Amino acid sequence: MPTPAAAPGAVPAERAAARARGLTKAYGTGETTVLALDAVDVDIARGRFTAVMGPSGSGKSTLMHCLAGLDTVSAGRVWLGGTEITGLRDRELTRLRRDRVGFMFQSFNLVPTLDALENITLPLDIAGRRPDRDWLDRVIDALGLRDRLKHRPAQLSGGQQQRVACARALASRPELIFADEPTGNLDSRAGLEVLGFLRDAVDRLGQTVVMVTHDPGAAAHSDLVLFLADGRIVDGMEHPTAESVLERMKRFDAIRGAYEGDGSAGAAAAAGDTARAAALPAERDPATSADGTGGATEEV
Ligand SMILES: Nc1ncnc2c1ncn2[C@@H]1O[C@H](COP(=O)(O)OP(=O)(O)OP(=O)(O)O)[C@@H](O)[C@H]1O
Repeated sequence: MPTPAAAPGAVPAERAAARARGLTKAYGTGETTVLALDAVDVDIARGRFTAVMGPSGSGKSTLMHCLAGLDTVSAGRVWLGGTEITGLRDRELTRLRRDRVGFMFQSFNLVPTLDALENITLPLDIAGRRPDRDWLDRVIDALGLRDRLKHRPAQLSGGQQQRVACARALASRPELIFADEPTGNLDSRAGLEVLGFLRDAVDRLGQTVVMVTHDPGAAAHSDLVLFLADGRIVDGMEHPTAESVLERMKRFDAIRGAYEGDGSAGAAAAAGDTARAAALPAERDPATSADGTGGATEEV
């Protein structure tokens, strides 16, 4: 049983699809050190849709990368299911990721020379695994891709490409799907569709999804929103709505404004970011993020 002081969303270890204790990540050394994650304790409950939100630079992508074993940690421990991944060798980590984790990124990362079906089964092919045909059929039908399987990415709309990326993430029936701004490159309708599919993946297919987003409307599709600020999980919200998430995000903006002086360019930009995110649920311009990274993680 979680104690009152437990982290938001805390669950017993056996119900956690991923878990971290004291997770700390520092980039750089000496004066240029950035503490991206500051002793984070987090539990990702199995069979739930968890959203991770927070101001630009708060550590959302870093948290996702460390939980997924895409990045090393500076201190602390991380588990995927019952397996501790901190301390695993590269090869073991690669195999574990390949077998047990699905990924969706803002840029769809499809291979242009392969058709949709080949893209969907690519991770399985690389792993030398045979797809479970029944499962694959369910995923393809759930995502409405049946009549697009022979199309190459260039012959698909952005929304269809993201649906292919979603099917690829689901194809191996992973224990956990990590989605980093999966609607970031889509118009609002296509974005809503993808969020609906992620929701269905949890409700109908029993999957576990963790999604990093800037968009309160997107976070409203989740079961639990974890709020990050300055590398720490500072709050959690069950049964979120776009309005309640937006209100919570505004409080970050207010705090930031107080630190930087009311009416400062930083405060105005931060408030503008959130307001814009709420107004345009699925359209996020990477150029508007304060550090200019736009949460883009294509390089991983
Ligand atoms: N490879 C890196 N080298 C140095 N600093 C980094 C690196 N990656 C991230 N950081 C820094 O770590 C902090 C957290 O970054 P992170 O990308 O996790 O934040 P985020 O909340 O995902 O931001 P955004 O919403 O803008 O995508 C930021 O200060 C960022 O500049």
